[in-house]
Amino acid sequence: MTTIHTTTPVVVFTGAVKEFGAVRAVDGLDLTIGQGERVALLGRNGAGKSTSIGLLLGLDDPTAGSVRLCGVPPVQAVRDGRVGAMLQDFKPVSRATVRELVSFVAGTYPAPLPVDEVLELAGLTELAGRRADKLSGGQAQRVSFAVAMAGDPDLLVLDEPTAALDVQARRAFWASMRTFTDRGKTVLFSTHHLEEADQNSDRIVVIDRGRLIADGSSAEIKRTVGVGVVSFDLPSEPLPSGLEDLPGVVSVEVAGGRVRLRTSDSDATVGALPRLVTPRGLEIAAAGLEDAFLSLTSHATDPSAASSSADAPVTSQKAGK
Ligand SMILES: Nc1ncnc2c1ncn2[C@@H]1O[C@H](COP(=O)(O)OP(=O)(O)OP(=O)(O)O)[C@@H](O)[C@H]1O
Repeated sequence: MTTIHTTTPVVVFTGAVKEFGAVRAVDGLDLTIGQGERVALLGRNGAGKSTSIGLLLGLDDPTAGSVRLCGVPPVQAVRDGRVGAMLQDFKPVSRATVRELVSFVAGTYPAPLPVDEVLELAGLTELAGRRADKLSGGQAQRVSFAVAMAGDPDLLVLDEPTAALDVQARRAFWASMRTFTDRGKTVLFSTHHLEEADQNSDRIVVIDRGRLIADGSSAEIKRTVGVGVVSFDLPSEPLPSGLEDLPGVVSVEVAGGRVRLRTSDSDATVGALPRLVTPRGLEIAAAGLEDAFLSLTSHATDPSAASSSADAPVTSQKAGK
């Protein structure tokens, strides 16, 4: 097996590009992840998350740039059993039981975890004798997690791991993941559930159009995009223009009968608001990760669209923010 120096980063993307014909799914990605980090990968649909994960697992080669895993090409790291993956399209095909499947997978790794331990970590002890291809979506997702952990990898890569899980199963999943990663494991997971990213990672990486656009702790990312949200009831008269130009305002959103102004200076925004509108039901709140994410990934749209509908969420944003 390859000897790895402990200071070698677990993941290194260097100017990685992946093109599918005319589509540039990953566009010059630079990203380094060290041992023991728990990293959430965020991005809108089509941002390039799964493609980046595919490059990381050696499922695809980059069109340009390079990807290294534990200091070696991904294919080699996967062969050495250093990485376990839970991908979106996992489907157990054989007639094997859950235990047989996990035992089989564990047997292909040089230093696997004991099968009973894997089954317990994944919450599968009760289902060990059931056929793996006859499980519910949420149960199959747990089998996929067990398969990812079976080889006791240094790095776990999870592509939207909780997509098929209900609220309880999701909580149980993250508790299991923490038990596993508390042993010093590195984990990279993609998700659309921002609160999961907030609670289960110590670093958040946001990609957009195949490029890294933010990288830091949840608190750091919230800080970079403004500190607050000023909201008020959508007035019955047409919304005045110029809300985007009030002091501090980063973006304007109209949804569910409320107008939400993301702002870098709540006091200045509230002070100036009466110039344009008499706000009813005024609230001032700290920006959450969702606000930060929307600010980072909403591309500039026609600001006049902000007043067009109270039902569909509409976001306008100052250019260059
Ligand atoms: N095999 C492929 N052939 C052609 N285009 C592809 C292929 N795989 C991905 N793409 C395109 O690359 C872009 C990035 O896709 P990717 O699946 O990486 O995004 P994602 O961030 O994982 O999205 P989602 O959150 O919807 O899963 C999209 O425009 C997608 O249509």
